[in-house]
Amino acid sequence: MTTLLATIDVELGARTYPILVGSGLIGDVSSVADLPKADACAIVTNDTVAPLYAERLSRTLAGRYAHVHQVVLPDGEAHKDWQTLQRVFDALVAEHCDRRTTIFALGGGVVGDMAGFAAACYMRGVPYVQVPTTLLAQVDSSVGGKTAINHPHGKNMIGTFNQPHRVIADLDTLDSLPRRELIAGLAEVIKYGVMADDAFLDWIEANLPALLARDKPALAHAIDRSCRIKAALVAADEREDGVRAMLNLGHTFGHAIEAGLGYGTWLHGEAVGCGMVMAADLARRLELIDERQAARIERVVAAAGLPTVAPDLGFERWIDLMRGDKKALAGEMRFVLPCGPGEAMLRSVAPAVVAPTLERCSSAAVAV
Ligand SMILES: NC(=O)c1ccc[n+]([C@@H]2O[C@H](COP(=O)([O-])OP(=O)(O)OC[C@H]3O[C@@H](n4cnc5c(N)ncnc54)[C@H](O)[C@@H]3O)[C@@H](O)[C@H]2O)c1
Ligand SMILES: O=C(O)C(=O)C[C@@H](O)[C@H](O)[C@H](O)COP(=O)(O)O
Ligand SMILES: [Zn+2]
Repeated sequence: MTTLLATIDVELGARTYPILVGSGLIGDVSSVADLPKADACAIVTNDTVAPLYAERLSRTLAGRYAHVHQVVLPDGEAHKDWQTLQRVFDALVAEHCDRRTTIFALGGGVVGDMAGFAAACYMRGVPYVQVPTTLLAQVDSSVGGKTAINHPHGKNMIGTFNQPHRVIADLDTLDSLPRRELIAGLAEVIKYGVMADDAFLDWIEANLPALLARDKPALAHAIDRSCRIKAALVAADEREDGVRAMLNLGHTFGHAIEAGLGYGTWLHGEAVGCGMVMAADLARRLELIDERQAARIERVVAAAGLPTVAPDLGFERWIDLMRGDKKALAGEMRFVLPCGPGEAMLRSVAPAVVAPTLERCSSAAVAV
């Protein structure tokens, strides 16, 4: 049975698109009925998600497209690279996909970021639809049009802004998600509370047991509120010239952890969770927030089951990686820091100022 719980528009003028949130959506042809007309589509997915959901989506798409192709990539953050992207192009060319072929990104954020990037490049651009199957992808990565692959020295270094035609977030797919991945998704949910909505952070803290137990109404509310916050920021600042940067709370530290340990060692959400604790510590030292607020952020991150102490990358390596972050300007590191309940700001910080936070929040004893 299909239940459409919410439709949230990302308002971008002629490129406005809906985020559909509900149950049974990938098995229902009405989810895709009014997409641009085309003869063919291609599901881009990975070898974990394909056996779970590709056939169901394929059958649905067969009601709309004469040809439904599948491109199955190797799973993992370590494969968010040129070589794997090339496999998408090779498959599209081999299947004679034309300029109208619509790509369906079926999977988590890794598949979504790569398929969206491929859609921007193939024949200089084909339409694509995000079909996110992780909590993290449903609350964050499928929305807003950031697409990319990683560079060994920096996350998401090579990519485009390319908005999807639609996001189809089917809650049922979360039933099969490993618990570690569910927890990683909660990091980005907590992020929205910290940087944009203090009442939502209260709600998250109170509802963590329900979210961890995959209670559907709780998950639906978390996805709905997260997507509404993100959609508003993207509509206001699509290409991150201003307020959109607040979505990067915890990410300067987090991306350094991911690249520093090697992609896939820590999950993106784990690194962001720990990165938010580090951002809170730095903000407290800079007197942007008080002790109580910093402790509250750490408490919620810990209660979700996310790490709060980072591995010790070594001071020089931390600084080198964080200077390479996309927000850095003229070699100056910039961090998104909490600066009040439900508020955040972008701040340049010198290496000597961040040193005590690295000292307090990282440890050689952290298992990787
Ligand atoms: N574009 C953006 O705005 C944006 C935002 C946040 C994160 N990201 C990117 O997203 C990526 C992280 O995304 P993620 O956390 O979804 O990781 P992921 O894509 O690696 O998926 C996590 C794991 O869960 C598996 N999986 C996916 N759906 C499943 C399901 N329903 N059942 C069982 N297993 C399933 C995947 O195969 C994978 O092993 C990172 O690369 C990050 O940089 C992008
Ligand atoms: O959509 C955004 O804007 C975000 O910053 C969302 C982040 O959660 C996400 O991890 C994004 O991919 C990070 O962007 P980047 O520009 O720092 O690579
Ligand atoms: Zn993120």
